[in-house]
Amino acid sequence: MLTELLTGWITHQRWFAGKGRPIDDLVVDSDVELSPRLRHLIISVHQAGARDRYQLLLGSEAPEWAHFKAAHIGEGYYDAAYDADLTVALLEGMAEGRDTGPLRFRHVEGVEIDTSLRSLVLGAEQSNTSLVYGETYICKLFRRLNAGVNPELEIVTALARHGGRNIARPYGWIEADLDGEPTTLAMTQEFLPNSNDGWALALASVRDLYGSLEGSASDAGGDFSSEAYRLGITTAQIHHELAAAFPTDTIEPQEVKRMVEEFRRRLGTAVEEVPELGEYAHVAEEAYQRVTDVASETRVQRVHGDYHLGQVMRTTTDWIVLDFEGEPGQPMAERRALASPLRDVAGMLRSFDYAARHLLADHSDADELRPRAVEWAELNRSSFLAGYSAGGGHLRAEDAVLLRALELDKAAYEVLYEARNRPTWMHIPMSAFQMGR
Ligand SMILES: Nc1ncnc2c1ncn2[C@@H]1O[C@H](COP(=O)(O)OP(=O)(O)O)[C@@H](O)[C@H]1O
Ligand SMILES: O=P(O)(O)O[C@H]1O[C@H](CO)[C@@H](O[C@H]2O[C@H](CO)[C@@H](O)[C@H](O)[C@H]2O)[C@H](O)[C@H]1O
Repeated sequence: MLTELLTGWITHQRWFAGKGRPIDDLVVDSDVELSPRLRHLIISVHQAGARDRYQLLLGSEAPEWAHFKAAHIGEGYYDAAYDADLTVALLEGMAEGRDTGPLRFRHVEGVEIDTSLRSLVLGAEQSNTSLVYGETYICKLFRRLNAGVNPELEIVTALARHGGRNIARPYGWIEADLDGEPTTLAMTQEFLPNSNDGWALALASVRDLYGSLEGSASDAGGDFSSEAYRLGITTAQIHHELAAAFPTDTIEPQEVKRMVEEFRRRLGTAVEEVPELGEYAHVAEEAYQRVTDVASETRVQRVHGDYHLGQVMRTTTDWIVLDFEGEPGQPMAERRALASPLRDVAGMLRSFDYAARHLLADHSDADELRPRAVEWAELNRSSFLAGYSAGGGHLRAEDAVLLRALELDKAAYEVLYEARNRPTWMHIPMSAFQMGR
């Protein structure tokens, strides 16, 4: 039966959020034929009393090549995201602004979509699945569905309307109603050819530094600090554009304290799931208490929400910011809520730590290299902050207290993320607490 096949297959998918917990039931909520061998499915996965919804493109009569692990579902069914002959239906639907059953395909006003292009699944490790059509479009299928307009679509279309330069141009989207709310299922944007994501560039720099045991981080051939500085400037620009395109507000100290309560809740969840974090929880607790002690009026606005080096692309001329959808797994309302822009600054600071420490794990000279990792991270963290200020980002001396708390809150999120997705990376966010930074 199809539901049994899907149950076996889904647990092995990178984007499946319920790993490690048994599936109690899997139900097909919606099944729409898009073309003769292609169906669009929305499924509910029930685990331990909770339900998560996912979407997939289901191909039938699997061609010979579709037997590799990610695509193969069984009995002739396969993940049709990998089949360029079938995925053209998505572009055609968006180009025509078609309605197919409950699915609504739409394009941004005034754009023409070229339907002659063929897709390839992007190989990156992702929470979603992206199809690259030619070198022109990238269509992201949001895998785990949360009712509501995806902040990514909302933000990118708003910034494009306001003339934003640091985003990939939006072309179209697919939506359907979920729990009575219009919900984004997929989004098509400009593909940025000849570009590299910040994570790949940062790792190249770290590798270069580790390759030579002499000299300092700023002397290494792969010095990244000027890029970190430019990224800081771009981040400040994006924050200005977000503040211009959406409402902003100032929150009272009382609300800042409520925000700290949220940090404490997340830390509690992380400790419950990863008990070894408990030993260091006091480090975060002290940082959170300091925010409460000095709580003052704080500016809030729409932010990126899950800002890290994998979300920024270096083209030949600029840094472009991607993936404004917030932290996967959080409810939409939370992801769209106004927040301190320092949340994004903290996310990127964490990412410099990630890049510096990632290559240490299996390195035979790890002990010798660890101080260099710290030096690399410090250099790039401070260059990023300097760029952020130079670009007009609001950063006052007293913001250091909130920034540190936001970093530890992000690290708590990362502990949970790694426990669920990449346990061998756990040491990276754990070190944020162990170092006391
Ligand atoms: N517009 C684009 N042009 C080129 N590459 C892109 C584009 N959007 C995403 N990518 C590539 O896909 C990766 C993951 O994209 P992202 O939007 O962060 O997906 P996810 O939400 O699944 O993490 C990026 O790090 C980048 O390598
Ligand atoms: O990009 P996504 O929206 O899928 O974000 C999730 O996955 C990220 C990892 O792919 C994760 O980011 C963490 O790992 C990154 C390196 O792979 C690092 O640069 C980030 O700083 C770190 O947080 C992200 O947290 C998660 O939401």
